[in-house]
Amino acid sequence: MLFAGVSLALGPGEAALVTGPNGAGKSTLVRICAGLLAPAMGTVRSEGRIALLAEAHALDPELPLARALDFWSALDGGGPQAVASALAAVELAPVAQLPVRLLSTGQRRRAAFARVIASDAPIWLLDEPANGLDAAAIARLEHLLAVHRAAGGIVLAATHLPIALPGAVPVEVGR
Ligand SMILES: Nc1ncnc2c1ncn2[C@@H]1O[C@H](COP(=O)(O)OP(=O)(O)OP(=O)(O)O)[C@@H](O)[C@H]1O
Repeated sequence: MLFAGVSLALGPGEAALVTGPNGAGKSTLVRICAGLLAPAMGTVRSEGRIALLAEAHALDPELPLARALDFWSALDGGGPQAVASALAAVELAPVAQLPVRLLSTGQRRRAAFARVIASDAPIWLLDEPANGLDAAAIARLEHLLAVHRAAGGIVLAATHLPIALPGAVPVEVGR
């Protein structure tokens, strides 16, 4: 048993912050919310499209960043314009033509986040969104989360690093 008794509901503009020690089940909870894992007990219901930021960035390492993002954007119906503005939002426009494999750790994390932004999905499920980010990038992430919520989006973030998510429902697993 990883955790029990987790119960929450998030509406437009709301957020949840999942915390807990290594191995407590934060990623597991995110994966359950995304529908990738079935809970042993209980149910998850959602209305609206979901964008998942998982540990893997899910971008083709050999493709230039913009084209790797285009792959997902084409599926989501966003197109190149959505990719361009997502890259600008995470300040990766200067490396848009660089193969994904050459990106730094923090740039790769921001690239994965750009995929979430470009998806235009109202529900963001974020597993360790601040991993590998420097202080300026964390501040930008916090700003982008606030903008998403202000537009009626929902955020559920699992993190062991402190990130500002004002008014978020605290969800502590594994204690
Ligand atoms: N298929 C599996 N079978 C058994 N145990 C598993 C399986 N998958 C994951 N676990 C265990 O479940 C626990 C929860 O893992 P999870 O990745 O959700 O933790 P976490 O809180 O995200 O940890 P971290 O902070 O290290 O990222 C871990 O102890 C892990 O070893």
